[in-house]
Amino acid sequence: MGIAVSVQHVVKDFPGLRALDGVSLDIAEGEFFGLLGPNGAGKTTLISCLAGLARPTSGQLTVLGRDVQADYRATRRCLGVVPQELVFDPFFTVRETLRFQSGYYGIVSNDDWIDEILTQLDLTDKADTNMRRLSGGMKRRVLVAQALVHRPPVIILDEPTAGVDVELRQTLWRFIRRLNREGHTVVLTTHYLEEAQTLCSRIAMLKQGRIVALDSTRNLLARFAGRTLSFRLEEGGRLPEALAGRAVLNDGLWSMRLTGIDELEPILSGLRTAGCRIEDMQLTQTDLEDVFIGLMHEEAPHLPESVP
Ligand SMILES: Nc1ncnc2c1ncn2[C@@H]1O[C@H](COP(=O)(O)OP(=O)(O)OP(=O)(O)O)[C@@H](O)[C@H]1O
Repeated sequence: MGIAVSVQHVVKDFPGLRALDGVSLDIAEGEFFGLLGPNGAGKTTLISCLAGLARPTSGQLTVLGRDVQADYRATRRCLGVVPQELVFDPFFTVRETLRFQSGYYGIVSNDDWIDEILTQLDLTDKADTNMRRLSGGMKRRVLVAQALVHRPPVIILDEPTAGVDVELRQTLWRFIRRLNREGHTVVLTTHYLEEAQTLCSRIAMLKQGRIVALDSTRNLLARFAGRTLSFRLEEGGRLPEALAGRAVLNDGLWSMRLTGIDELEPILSGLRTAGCRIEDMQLTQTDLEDVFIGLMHEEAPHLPESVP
């Protein structure tokens, strides 16, 4: 497998702010890769540098072996970028928009593929509708369609499901998964961690412009493996001293991280002995959200460069 995307020591400065602080990562061809991080972490800046829309202050980015700066046109052809913002020419229909986009890549007769994309994204009955008459969710579908007209080997989606309904999310993921099975590399940023957990085989977590984790989804989950015990005590119940130190109270709900199930019984018996009665209780498995929260509260460790 070759390298689809390579980012080496990339720094991006804006006046008074370092948005990317030495980011290095490689994404293999055919991977479904997740780029996660809180608001302002630098995800969109990294995507803009990859798409050649922003020039890094230093460092190198390549797509399928080609330098993004030196070989701008060739790398743009390899990429299909679905941006976060909805920007369209309102005067054209959906089909016209997709035909123009094909023309931009020098593709003359693309109607079969355009029809296929429209079908896959449930847009067929909107093909002749003017862009300005579409709902926000429909416009987002067109944005995805636009990014795919030239069958790019590398697809980059910057929060494609922000604020869209469940139906579109499912339609979109069905299609993107199919393209990934067919060999397209997919890079996804999302705030929906369960989405990243289900779709991505490997994940980079960014914080303040630096990578704080870069590993397979499975390893990230294993690193924070364990369960969380949450419970609510009956009114007036006070947590015994021995347990209070390791529990967090949020809106009347106590939470404790357990490293193994054998920790459960001593906790319950501690509560019984202290005369606490449990009103409600839940035991949940670690998910990506726990990993994310855990990492965002940790100091950024120095990471070795990782190879996919
Ligand atoms: N053109 C710009 N000029 C100045 N600062 C910028 C510019 N673009 C982004 N920034 C800043 O760079 C930092 C990273 O922003 P970026 O949009 O890359 O974050 P993000 O991880 O994509 O966030 P979000 O999840 O909110 O989309 C932020 O502090 C942002 O304010």
